[in-house]
Amino acid sequence: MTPSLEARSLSLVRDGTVVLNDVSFAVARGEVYALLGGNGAGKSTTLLTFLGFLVPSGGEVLVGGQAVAGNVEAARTQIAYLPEAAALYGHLDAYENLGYFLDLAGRKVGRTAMDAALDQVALPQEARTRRMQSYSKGMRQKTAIALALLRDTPILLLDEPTSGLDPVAIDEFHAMVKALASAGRTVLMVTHDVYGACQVADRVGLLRGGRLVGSFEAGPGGRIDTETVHAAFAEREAA
Ligand SMILES: Nc1ncnc2c1ncn2[C@@H]1O[C@H](COP(=O)(O)OP(=O)(O)OP(=O)(O)O)[C@@H](O)[C@H]1O
Repeated sequence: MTPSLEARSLSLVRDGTVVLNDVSFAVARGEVYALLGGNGAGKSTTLLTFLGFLVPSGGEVLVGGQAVAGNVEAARTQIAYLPEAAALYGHLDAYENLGYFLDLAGRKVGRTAMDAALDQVALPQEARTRRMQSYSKGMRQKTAIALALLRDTPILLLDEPTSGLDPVAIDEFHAMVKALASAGRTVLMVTHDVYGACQVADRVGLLRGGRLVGSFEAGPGGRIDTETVHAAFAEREAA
């Protein structure tokens, strides 16, 4: 079957520096793939390439089997992207933010659907009509996740989605990601959290210095072995 997302020998230069070097991986429909790596490994760059914001200097990226180059809009309509720092308006409340950004995406969504998404991310009811400048980082993140859900796209790209969330919210978030994948959505998340990646992903790719240096999947126990991945990740620090 055609992968939902695919990088083929992807290389990318930013400001004269090679930040991605011959990276290849594919994510099937309904799969959760975590791209794991340390600071500066090239994780966010990879996501931006799938969105067509950065153009490969070698190789290509494909969304739904179509090369992103030359067809950026077609790729973007299939993707909801959750950036690391959610860009929402502080002077608007959660409903107003959702309404505004969904409107921009050409979607009309009523209050009931918004409440269902905000319930799903467990944003407290009392907060929903408060201006977002009074929100904690975790509450802003939850609202941004609700927005990504309401976009109702087949593919989700998540950049460090659990940073700023407390441990209970992280567990809830991982459960939600798994449920979305079971329902057929494809999830590519980037993270430097070894434990979180192993908990939520079907497969983990290890990115180091712009190269994909390892790939891990669940063993007979049904889980990716955190110790193995951690050891591979830590090698980088020693290298
Ligand atoms: N706007 C930019 N212009 C030029 N180089 C950049 C830019 N943003 C990032 N880079 C460089 O590209 C490389 C990869 O950065 P990227 O943000 O993709 O890494 P990352 O794995 O997401 O890291 P982090 O975990 O710190 O967010 C780094 O060397 C970084 O310095």
